[in-house]
Amino acid sequence: MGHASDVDPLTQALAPPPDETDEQRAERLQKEERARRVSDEIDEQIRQERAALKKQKRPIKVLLLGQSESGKSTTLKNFQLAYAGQAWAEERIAWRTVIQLNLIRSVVNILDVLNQEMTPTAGDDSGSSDSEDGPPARPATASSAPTTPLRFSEKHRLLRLRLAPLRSLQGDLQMRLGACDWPTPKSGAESGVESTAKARAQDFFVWSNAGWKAALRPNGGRRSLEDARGRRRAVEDGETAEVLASCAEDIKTLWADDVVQEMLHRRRLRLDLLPGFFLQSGDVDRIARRDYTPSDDDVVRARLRTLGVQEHRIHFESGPAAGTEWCLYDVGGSRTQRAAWQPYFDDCDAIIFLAPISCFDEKLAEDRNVNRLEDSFALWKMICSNKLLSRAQIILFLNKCDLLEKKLKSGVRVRDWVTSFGNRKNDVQTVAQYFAQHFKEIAKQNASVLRPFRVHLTSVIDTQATALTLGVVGESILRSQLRDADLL
Ligand SMILES: Nc1nc2c(ncn2[C@@H]2O[C@H](COP(=O)(O)OP(=O)(O)OP(=O)(O)O)[C@@H](O)[C@H]2O)c(=O)[nH]1
Ligand SMILES: [Mg+2]
Repeated sequence: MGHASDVDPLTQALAPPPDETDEQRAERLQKEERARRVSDEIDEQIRQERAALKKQKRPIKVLLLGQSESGKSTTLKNFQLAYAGQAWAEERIAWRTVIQLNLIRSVVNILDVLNQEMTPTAGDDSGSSDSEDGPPARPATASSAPTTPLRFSEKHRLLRLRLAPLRSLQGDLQMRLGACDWPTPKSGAESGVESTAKARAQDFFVWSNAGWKAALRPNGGRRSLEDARGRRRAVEDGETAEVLASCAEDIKTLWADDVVQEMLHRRRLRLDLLPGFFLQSGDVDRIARRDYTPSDDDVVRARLRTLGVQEHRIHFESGPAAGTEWCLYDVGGSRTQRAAWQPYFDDCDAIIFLAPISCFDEKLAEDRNVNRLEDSFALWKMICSNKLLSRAQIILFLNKCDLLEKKLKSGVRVRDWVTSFGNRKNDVQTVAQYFAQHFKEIAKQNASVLRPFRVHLTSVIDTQATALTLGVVGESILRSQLRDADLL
């Protein structure tokens, strides 16, 4: 016989009564089983809640996808402007050099064409050249442009001469940004003159890891005005501002000149529809000031091509998502860049897909055999059908509606480029709805999972309207995020 201290009181309490009948035993076992199930369920619930909380703590991951020049980086800028005001304010000055460069590139592009026109070579028919494709072309009526020689004068010769310093300034600024020139486009469908002018007018890029923003902030990165590099930067900024200020009147004269406008018209070069166009009224006076500081609008209109994948963390300061942290990935959209997207699909919560719908009559800069709208459709299909993205919410921005309107008003007819459009009304509403329907069909036929079709008509350079859209989008992403985490 053992001592009392040898008996575990808990075991004693839980032990069945010594005189338990078979019936009582069965009932007891049943009760114990029920209790165990309840306990397991509580454990599982606690585990899930912990996982959900943990999940909620990790940033919400959003990928911005779409072809090059679709407006991904501009959408990101809108997120920063609306929800991360302080970081945006600190970054704004770094865009000054990019904007100055955008302006200078437009002017140099005009000077290039002017040079060719004023010094025609044998067999050069460029005075009335008329390419059949490519980014922003004049309406079809331009093909009947007169072939009378353009009347250049001493004024044009002087303008070329006085604006020549902008060429070397362009090179300097590109070097300072660590920029590379745009690679030669595939296919020779266009004449040399035309394609060179358009490709040059298009853009340049910096590597995403170049740290250019830090480098261009007066006190950015590890540099300060005190160190040698900082001082050199300040001198260079001063020289740039000086050259631009001294060229401002000539730039305005060049752009306002009727012969120059006629020349661009005959070339079917619509610089005003190209990204990074800063020759609108008031632009030159503002940007060429010695103390120029970019406005919010300037920054969203600036063009700097993205290379690689850039991660931007935004701690939402306001709105329905206030207090949450978001990780926005801005990717390069040109064809050679797209392979870099895939590794980010795995744990992505949402995708904002940008399709520029003004581009129905344009070709990809990197492959001039491919229509830009067709390319957007193909990309959209690839995204909708990707199984890795089956957890992700997908939101479609049919972007550049302002440019679509401008283009349609200037006489470009959708049916000339998209035959299935037929005799529908050639206005923004009808065209946007038609394209939206096509995206919807693609999503329906190719979706890897059933998900609602969420579409917004946008012009993301309009920061006020875009802030409203982002509010709606943000709330929807957040809700589905919490729903996934079972917190709603
Ligand atoms: N008018 C107009 N311009 C736009 C719109 N969206 C973007 N842009 C301009 O188009 C240019 C290209 O936009 P980005 O945001 O740089 O394009 P992206 O998709 O990031 O391009 P990549 O970096 O090459 O992949 C910029 O100069 C923008 O200001 C729009 O809705 N309307
Ligand atoms: Mg970009």
